[in-house]
Amino acid sequence: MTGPDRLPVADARRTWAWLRLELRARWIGGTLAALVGVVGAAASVVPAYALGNLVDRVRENAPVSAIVPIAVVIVAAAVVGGAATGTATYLIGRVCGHMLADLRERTVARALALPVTTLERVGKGDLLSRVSTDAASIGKAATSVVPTMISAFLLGVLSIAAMAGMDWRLGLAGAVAVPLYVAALRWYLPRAAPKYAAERRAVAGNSQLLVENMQGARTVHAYRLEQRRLRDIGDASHQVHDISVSVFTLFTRFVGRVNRAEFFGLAAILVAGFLLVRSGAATVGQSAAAAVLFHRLFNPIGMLLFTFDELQAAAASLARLVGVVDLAPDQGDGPDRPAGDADRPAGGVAARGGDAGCPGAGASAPGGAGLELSGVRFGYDGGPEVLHGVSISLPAGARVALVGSTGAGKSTLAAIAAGILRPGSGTVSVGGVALPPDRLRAHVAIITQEVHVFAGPLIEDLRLARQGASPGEIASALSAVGALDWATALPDGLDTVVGEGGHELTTAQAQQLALARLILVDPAIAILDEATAEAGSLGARTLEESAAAATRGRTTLIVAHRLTQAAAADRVVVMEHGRIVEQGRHQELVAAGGRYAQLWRAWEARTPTSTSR
Ligand SMILES: Nc1ncnc2c1ncn2[C@@H]1O[C@H](COP(=O)(O)OP(=O)(O)OP(=O)(O)O)[C@@H](O)[C@H]1O
Repeated sequence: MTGPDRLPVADARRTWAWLRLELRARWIGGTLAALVGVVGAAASVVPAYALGNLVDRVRENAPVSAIVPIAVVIVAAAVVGGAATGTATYLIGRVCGHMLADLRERTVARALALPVTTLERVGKGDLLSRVSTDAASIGKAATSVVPTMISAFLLGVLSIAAMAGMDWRLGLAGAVAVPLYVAALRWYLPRAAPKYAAERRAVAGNSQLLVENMQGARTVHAYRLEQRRLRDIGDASHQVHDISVSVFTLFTRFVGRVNRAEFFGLAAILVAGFLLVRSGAATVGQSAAAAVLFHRLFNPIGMLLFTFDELQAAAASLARLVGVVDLAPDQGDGPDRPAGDADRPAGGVAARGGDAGCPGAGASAPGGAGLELSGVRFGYDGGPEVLHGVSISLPAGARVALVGSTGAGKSTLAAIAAGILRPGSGTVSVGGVALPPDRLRAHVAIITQEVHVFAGPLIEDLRLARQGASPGEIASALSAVGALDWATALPDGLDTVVGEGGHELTTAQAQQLALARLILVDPAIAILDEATAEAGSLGARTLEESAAAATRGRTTLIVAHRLTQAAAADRVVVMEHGRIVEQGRHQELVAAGGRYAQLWRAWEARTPTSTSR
């Protein structure tokens, strides 16, 4: 279904199955659109009929007044046809638009729930291009290409049926063109796709070259590279030109084949009409009507053929979106939340020690706030194992610091404890009940170093943690972590727009915001992964105080890079190479003279003032 470094793409069968299911779910809208479309197409056929009738009346020397009812019919058919075709286009667009909106929502929801390691493996570019470029391509097809094609298709079928209704041989003559149209399309499509792709690549390459040279203009001048770079740009532009000309040539040849099909179809109708009139099997008016009906199809069939490649592109995009939607929740090596969201438990508020607000809470609801990891093993993405059967127990309300060298496995263990990664084997229990990652996240909140500030008013960022939190609750959370002063001093106070494109917060402020969110979420268990490591030493001390306030009364696991945090913890767990090598109280471990004592001495030597704590 997919390469190792890409999200899956659904195959054609699965994509069709999805489409059928969606259409079935919207069968009322779809049927209505089809019925109105048939009325529109039928009304478009009527004027040709009426014209044929007129020809026969003229040949019968009918009085001039005979034209009146025919004119009335033509005008009425034009009005009904126009209204029905417009309505059908709207209805088809609406059904397709709703299907697309639904698909886009589900893709984004699924994408947000993708395992962190999957996202890291495939890169965000693949995902972004699916929810943006692919969705746009389907959107265009859904609102303009598909309605046009359906109208053209209905008109084609009804016109041939109308010809056959006059005389089956006229219908057959008109149908002569169908295999020629199909042959033209089958000739064109496989040749066009690689040419369009090459054109897009060449245009992108040329733009890249232009941008590079403009950005690097100084270097180009400094090394007197102007002539060489101009030559390169000239070559790239020639390449684009050559490919564009070849694309246009191909298209012109395709148009020639379409014209040939039209010629043979029309010629067949005229010849058949001539013979039928001569033998008395059809009237001149009927033959003329058949020719007009066929000619009337030139435009719609042209549209149908010329937009076919857009439909193909949209189908390819649809397969890419369905591929994401189809991902099972637990597919990949961990569940359901992107790294940027890691500072917020899924599902919002989890009541302390219980499952309130946790969908799926049931008979096995944990009976306390103790956290226990037992025999946890883990390796990233089929790579070597980085945790080798780690067991660690945090009694309810305990404050445990995890320390160790870079790469020891601390962050990995923290992510497993928080339900962000699924252990390869072993269990994570809360209150004595082993929980799967999705249920674990209702009890455990983690703050990582990469705190994401959501774009929008600051107060709304905080309300993401607790929907409907009152201004008082928000102010109190901010105050607890020491952020109220700077937050209220922002240009618009708590309504100041922060995040991308808004007021930029410092790293420490963003960390405090995450800690305030933690208070609002009020989880039983909190995990801080380097939450205070980023800031300078003064800021770090303030953040440590904020973190202590936010985690007060909670079972807390701190991945501690600043060993002052370890010194203040109830217990210190030392990890090396994916194993726990030591654990105990700070003083005991320092006295024992083992790995922790080494780390502590190194820390003291680096930051002598910090030992005062
Ligand atoms: N996303 C990843 N993909 C593959 N390997 C990873 C990934 N993240 C971490 N690792 C590897 O897993 C091992 C443990 O890393 P981890 O980040 O858990 O250690 P750490 O003790 O938290 O280190 P640090 O203190 O530097 O954050 C390391 O060998 C690391 O290279």
